[in-house]
Amino acid sequence: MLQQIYPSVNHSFVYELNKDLQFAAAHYIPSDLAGKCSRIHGHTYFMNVCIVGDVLDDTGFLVNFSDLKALIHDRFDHKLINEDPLFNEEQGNIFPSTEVVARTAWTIIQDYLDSLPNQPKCLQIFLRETPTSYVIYRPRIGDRS
Ligand SMILES: Nc1nc2c(c(=O)[nH]1)N=C([C@H](O)[C@H](O)COP(=O)(O)OP(=O)(O)OP(=O)(O)O)CN2
Ligand SMILES: [Zn+2]
Repeated sequence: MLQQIYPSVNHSFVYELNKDLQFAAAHYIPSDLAGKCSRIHGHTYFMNVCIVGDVLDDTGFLVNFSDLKALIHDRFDHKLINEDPLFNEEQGNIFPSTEVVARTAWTIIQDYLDSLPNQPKCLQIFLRETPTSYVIYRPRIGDRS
C-alpha cells in the first residue's frame, strides 16, 4: 500500500511534500450503531500527508519527514486510539472513526506547521483503515490561515 499514488490537490505552491506513514493501532466506535466496530479491533493504518509551501527552512526542508513521523506514528502506533485525549466516548464527532482520525491528524500536523517560520500548510490527509476503506480529509480554505 505504501508507494501508492494518492488523489492530488490543485494548488499553486512551489513545493509539495508527501509523507507516507503506517501505524498499527486498535480502536472501537462506542455506539451500538457501529455494529461489529463497537468492539475493540485493530488495523494497520496507512496515511499519506500532503504538505505545501513556498519557502524552505535553513536545512532546505519544507518540513522534516521525520518530524511528521514522530507526530503521528509515535503518538498512535501500538496504542488504543480511544485512550488518546483527543478522542472521547461522549460525542460522535470525536469518536475515532477513519474520518475523525484523519481530521485529528490534520490538526496535530497543522498545529506543528504553524510553529515553523516558513509556514507550510497541510492540504490533505489520506487515511486507509482497511484494504477496502479509506477517507480523505481536506480542510476548507481558511480553516487555518
Ligand atoms: N464511515 C465509516 N464507516 C465505518 C468506519 C469508519 O471509520 N467510518 N469504521 C468501521 C469499522 O471500524 C471497520 O474498521 C471498517 O469497516 P469495513 O470497511 O466495513 O471493514 P470490512 O473489513 O468488514 O470491509 P470489507 O469490504 O467487507 O472487507 C465500519 N464503518
Ligand atoms: Zn476499525
